Amino acid sequence: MARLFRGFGTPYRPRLLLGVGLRICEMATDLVTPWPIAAVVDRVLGGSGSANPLGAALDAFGPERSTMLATAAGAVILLALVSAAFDYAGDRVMGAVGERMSVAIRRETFGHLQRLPLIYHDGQAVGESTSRVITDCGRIKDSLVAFFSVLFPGLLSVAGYAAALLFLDWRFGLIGVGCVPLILLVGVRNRRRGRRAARRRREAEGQLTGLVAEALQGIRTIHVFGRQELHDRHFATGSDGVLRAGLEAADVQARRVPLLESATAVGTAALLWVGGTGVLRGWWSVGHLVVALSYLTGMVAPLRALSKLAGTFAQGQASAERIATILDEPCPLRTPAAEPSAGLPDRAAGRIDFTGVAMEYGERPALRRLDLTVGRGERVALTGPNGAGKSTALALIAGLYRPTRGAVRIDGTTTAELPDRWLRRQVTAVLQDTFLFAGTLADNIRYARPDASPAEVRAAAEAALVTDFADLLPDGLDTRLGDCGTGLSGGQRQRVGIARALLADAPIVLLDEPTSGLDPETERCVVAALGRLVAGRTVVMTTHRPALLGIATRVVRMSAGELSEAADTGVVKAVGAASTDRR
Ligand SMILES: Nc1ncnc2c1ncn2[C@@H]1O[C@H](COP(=O)(O)OP(=O)(O)OP(=O)(O)O)[C@@H](O)[C@H]1O
Repeated sequence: MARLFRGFGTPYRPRLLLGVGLRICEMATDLVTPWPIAAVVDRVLGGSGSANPLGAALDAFGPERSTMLATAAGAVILLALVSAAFDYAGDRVMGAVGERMSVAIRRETFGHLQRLPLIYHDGQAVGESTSRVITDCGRIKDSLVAFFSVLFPGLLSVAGYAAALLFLDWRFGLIGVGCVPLILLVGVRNRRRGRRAARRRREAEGQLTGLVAEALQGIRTIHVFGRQELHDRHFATGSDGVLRAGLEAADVQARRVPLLESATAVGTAALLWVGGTGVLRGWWSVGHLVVALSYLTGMVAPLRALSKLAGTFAQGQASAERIATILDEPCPLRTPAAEPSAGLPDRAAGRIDFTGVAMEYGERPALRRLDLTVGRGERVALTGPNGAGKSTALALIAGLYRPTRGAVRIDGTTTAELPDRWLRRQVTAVLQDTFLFAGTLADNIRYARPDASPAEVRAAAEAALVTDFADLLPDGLDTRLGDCGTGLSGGQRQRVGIARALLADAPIVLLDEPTSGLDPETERCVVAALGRLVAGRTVVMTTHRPALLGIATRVVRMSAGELSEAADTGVVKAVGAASTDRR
């Protein structure tokens, strides 16, 4: 938490100083507030003229008791208004710093998260990551706002009132200062337990969000199989975890308040006893005792408020730990070396070499040893059984994963050495399921190149045969799609994906089963669109569909993570040591 404060708080230092200044002004006003009451008690009701810092001011309108009473009442109102104004301004400044810092933390977390390598995301549930960005950052925000609006002013008040009590009389001061460790002890005693409960609660909540996200992503499957009750049960188990942790946190919180009340009562009783004795012995006036009691109340009030916020801080701490696990993940895209592309041509020639490539997802081998060369302008189809490693080979060309052994080279340079931005401009892909975002059809095509003109978007849409169906819609390419691009058929989505890839205009095109699941008529249409995409580019595709194999110039069969000796679909193989064939 302290690390997040330091890192994200630096830009707000001037505002924080302003906030501190406003809080000190408020504190000073609050310290003066009990003195008009003391004047009424001593001078108006008691008739004595004990020392009072506001004495001269209260006498200004006349020495009569009724006038002094009215002046004191007016002074109380005035001081309350001034204190409220400083309180408002201080809250605005400090609260705003908390809000701004939490927005910066959330933006940084989201930005970092979406740049983390795919291997990280493979091991994370989408709902769990969502929960960190939304809920954990929200909890950190609550803590930051509470820190700046309650904790900091509270501590300032404690220090201010304790100093004022000491100044008033050392005996009052000792009683006041003696209360602080007593009250803090109550907070510290339960701190560790509170933190542990908060940590468990956040983990349980994160898992619950993961369950909801997974169920909603698979809602069609749930409906098809009618398995709502199964997911109800999973959810109930997850909810029980949240409940258990929540009950523990509530118990920790509930214990704090009575202990705190007792500590406060001890302090007040001591002050009353010592103060009353002092008044009876003539050490000080009743007005002074009133002021001292008012200072003591002012001193313990923020401590009580703070102890009630202990739960908020414990949750903020637990959330900060969860956010730190994201921010601490090394992100290759953010290393300076990832950016410059000096010395590289604007457009790659398009030759691809796999040399002794092995790839493991964690412990699981996906590629054992792949040696393959794809020449510039070649169109190679990878075929083979499920799990042979075809999609993994494509992902390595795109630089989405790093090989565990060996190297993938583009025009002779390994993908590990190529700057990510440069690589993105050289490689584009059409996947089995084209993911579309909420927005218009045109927005989704332009996703490949945000600076493309409307004419370029239209040209790509025409070449990919998107206009065949889009022009029949009332808004054409400006037709809005729902969340995740709902509203299009499978074939239509693939054609939008092809238009996107056309607009990207990369020299290397990857096709990962782009026609699987399409009916023959739709497939013909998508293959026709793909024919325009692949022209003049280096293409590596995975497919079993004869229609798509028809646009390949070479077919390579893979099995168990390496090239296989067997020929596929009658197409022959060879190319050096690799078992491949030219058509
Ligand atoms: N993200 C991943 N995390 C863990 N293992 C993975 C991941 N992706 C693939 N694998 C594993 O790697 C192996 C190769 O998978 P890959 O998807 O490359 O095969 P494929 O030949 O494309 O299969 P298919 O024809 O079924 O698409 C499989 O055993 C698979 O379980």
